[in-house]
Amino acid sequence: MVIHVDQLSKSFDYYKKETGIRNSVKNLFHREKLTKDAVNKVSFDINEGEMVAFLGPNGAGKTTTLKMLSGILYPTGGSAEVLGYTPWERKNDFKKQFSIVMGQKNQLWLDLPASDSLYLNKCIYEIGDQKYKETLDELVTLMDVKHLLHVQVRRLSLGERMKMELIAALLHRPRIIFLDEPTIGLDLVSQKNIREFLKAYNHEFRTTLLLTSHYMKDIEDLCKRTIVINQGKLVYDGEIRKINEVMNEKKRMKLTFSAIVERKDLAVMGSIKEYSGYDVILEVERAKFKEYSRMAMDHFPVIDLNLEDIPLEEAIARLYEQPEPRG
Ligand SMILES: Nc1ncnc2c1ncn2[C@@H]1O[C@H](COP(=O)(O)OP(=O)(O)OP(=O)(O)O)[C@@H](O)[C@H]1O
Repeated sequence: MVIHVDQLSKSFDYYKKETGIRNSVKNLFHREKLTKDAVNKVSFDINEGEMVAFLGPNGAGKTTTLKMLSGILYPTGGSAEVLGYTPWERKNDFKKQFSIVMGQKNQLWLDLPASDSLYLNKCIYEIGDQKYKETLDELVTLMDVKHLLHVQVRRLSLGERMKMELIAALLHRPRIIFLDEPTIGLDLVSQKNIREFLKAYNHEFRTTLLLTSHYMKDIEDLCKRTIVINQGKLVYDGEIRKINEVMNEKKRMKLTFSAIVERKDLAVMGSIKEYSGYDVILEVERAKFKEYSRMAMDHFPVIDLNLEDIPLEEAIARLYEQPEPRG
């Protein structure tokens, strides 16, 4: 096991600020202190080589958790062990074994070519000359950015810049990479490139990856397992493809008819998600599916019938509404 998290919590204190001059003056003398439980007693374990998606709606506590696991923030409760270290003790040996990449933040200097920032990382991480040359060469070839090493970072496209950011994060061969929205703002082709790279990299080096993303494709493509948090609490930890089984009350029935069927005649079977007269998508109780398929075949001019899971995105959105853990 490379990551062990036990009842990890982080609260932020902040002061209520009211608008208007009167209230601003009042705030000078009396400020109401409020507490936000950003992460609330979260526990999970991650094994070496796993690629785990860390999901949750905006403000769920994902970034705060990643920041604690990489030692940027101190927790207010609980404990965590990453590669056998307590992250917030920030031991040098620990810092040399992980990386954090935030899609919204640059670690490269915008006014310098990437090669300069990469060389700086070489010095910080005390990478030997030969090792640096080999690793850099391998990474720029894998990412196909060798020709861009000497271009000022500011002049690179967002996708090219993210590739360089990843190279900077991987130069010291970390055993764990925390990726916070690595594909944010990238076009579909660049997103795919980054995903393919991460997949190949994980396969080759068994690097553990903990990834947050709002793009479902990233999650489905890269990770078997997902941890979902909502309002700071863990609500699901398990296989992505099992989310539907866990939320298994409903399935989708897609019907195509040879003649128009009235809405009201279909509504008895379940809720209508899409309707055009000839085509309909119904959400039906999983337990009743067989009965309703027979009923549809007997009573309507059915020319095609398909059963589908609820789309992953929707299943996850429903998980976000769950107050209690599932899975
Ligand atoms: N320094 C801080 N002071 C006060 N509140 C904070 C601070 N940092 C984060 N929070 C609050 O903690 C909660 C969790 O924030 P966090 O950034 O971890 O969410 P997230 O899951 O990463 O969200 P997103 O998907 O929007 O990036 C939010 O309500 C946020 O406003």
